[in-house]
Amino acid sequence: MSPLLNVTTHSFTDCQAQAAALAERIAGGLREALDQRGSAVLAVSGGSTPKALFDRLSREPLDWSRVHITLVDERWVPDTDERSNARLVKARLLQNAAAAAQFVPLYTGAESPEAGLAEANARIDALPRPFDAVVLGMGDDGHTASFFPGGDHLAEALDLDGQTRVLPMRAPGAGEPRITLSLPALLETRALYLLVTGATKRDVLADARLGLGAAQHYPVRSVLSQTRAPLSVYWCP
Ligand SMILES: O=C(O)[C@H](O)[C@@H](O)[C@H](O)[C@H](O)COP(=O)(O)O
Repeated sequence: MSPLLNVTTHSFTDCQAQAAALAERIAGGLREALDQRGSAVLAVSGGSTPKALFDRLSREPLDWSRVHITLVDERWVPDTDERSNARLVKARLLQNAAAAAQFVPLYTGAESPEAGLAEANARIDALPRPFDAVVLGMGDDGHTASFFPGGDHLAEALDLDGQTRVLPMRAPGAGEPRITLSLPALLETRALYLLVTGATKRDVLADARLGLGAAQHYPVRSVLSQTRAPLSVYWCP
């Protein structure tokens, strides 16, 4: 399949409908994994966009005790910090039925992502693969996961032949030091979703697809142009 033809877009008139549809689809994939393989792995992004999705997904009836939930990336802060993605997942996804899920955080308590890297890699390497669902977000600068423009490990993270599945990332637009799953690690999944909202991100995504001007350097292009995992884009106003 050629790049970009690997992308299906689902547009919704409101974001609650988007969250409900994606929650139902992810839950269906997790149930199938549990039926066929006895366990499932879901990797999610942080930020603000996934909150409505998490609220819906947390109520889906399935055997969450056999589901591993981990993060696509993390700000290198403890889960008591309001910037923590683990904090967001615990507050909004590990609730209701999904409270029984097995959460695998990326933050290890080490002084830096570089110091915690071996432990974080060990945690991710211990998970069944391929994952069953990966949920990405996107920033207005065209970053996804912690693939930020100008990131110190960006080239390594986007290397489809790279062997390291978790990498540190420091970048001008990233805020705190970050830790992120690499592109090949994120693409090793049965289902790949990109969740975006609003007109600005709609336009950023359109530019990224065209790859003209600055948009040719948007890191999200690496997800749009790959052919390893079919990508479903979910958009609402
Ligand atoms: O740690 C993070 O921030 C995320 O993993 C990141 O990749 C996020 O998906 C985008 O920055 C969009 O964030 P919003 O949903 O807040 O716009």
